[in-house]
Amino acid sequence: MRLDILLARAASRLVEAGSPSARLDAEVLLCHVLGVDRAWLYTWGDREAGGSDQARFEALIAARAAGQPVAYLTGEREFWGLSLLTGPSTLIPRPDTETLVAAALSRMPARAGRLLDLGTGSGAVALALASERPDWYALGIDLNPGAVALARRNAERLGIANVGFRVGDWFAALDESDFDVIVANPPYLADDDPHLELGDVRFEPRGALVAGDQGLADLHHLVDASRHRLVADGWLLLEHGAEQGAAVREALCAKGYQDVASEQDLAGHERVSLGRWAGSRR
Ligand SMILES: C[S@@+](CC[C@H](N)C(=O)[O-])C[C@H]1O[C@@H](n2cnc3c(N)ncnc32)[C@H](O)[C@@H]1O
Repeated sequence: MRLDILLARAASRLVEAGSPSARLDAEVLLCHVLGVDRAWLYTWGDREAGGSDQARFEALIAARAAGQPVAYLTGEREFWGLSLLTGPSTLIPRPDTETLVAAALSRMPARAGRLLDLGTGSGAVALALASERPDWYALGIDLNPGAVALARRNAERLGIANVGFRVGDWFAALDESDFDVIVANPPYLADDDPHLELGDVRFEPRGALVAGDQGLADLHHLVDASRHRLVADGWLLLEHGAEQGAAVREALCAKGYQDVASEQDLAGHERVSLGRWAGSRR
């Protein structure tokens, strides 16, 4: 069958299945099967698909129609211009999290330093920052050994050497050293959050998404414990839900952080809150 016809049929099947981005999903999956980019597909749509390519593509469309995330089907997702391996042990990196990367970059001093990425998942944030600042060292920590294995593969595949990954429960796996910047995109959904039943989120690990105390438990813990791991004038930056900015700012102020503020994502939601640890009153 011609590629453009195959694509149109697949897109309409995904529309029927309720996919919000049916045409794009079909294009991404066909590109994945053929090993080409979307520009190639637009140029050569009148070519015939090989029998085995067509069968593979149709199997992926069936999985997508059943709700499987495109990033798990292709095994890849782009984040901060980096192509990252993804898998069911990790959260799929989100564009919103680029707000955290941009906010951290603008606060990393010009001199070399050390960065800690807590709950690193696929390594997205640590790798983005390490790629931008080769003079810094970034350490990513995650409780999930599958996530840490994937983050290590991502670093190797991208050739990013100024980064390391470790399995651990937040700060428990660390030695005594301090960090100039700590970033985290921790679990922040309440366990009854309706988003857990929608779209890709249904397939992502609950341990990456859900925290107690209406989603604030891990955020509160990181605000408190990071004080013991930051150098004087070091920064803590936390991603959180669109409605959690005020609560995170309040927690940062209550624990004695300075210059507390929030930054918005592209949709205009408060997405990252941050504070500077002046180095006293632990
Ligand atoms: C929202 S995901 C963020 C993943 C990645 N940083 C990103 O932005 O794409 C949260 C991550 O925190 C990890 N996590 C949850 N509890 C943890 C804990 N107690 N210690 C370390 N990591 C934890 C999860 O395994 C998950 O990878």
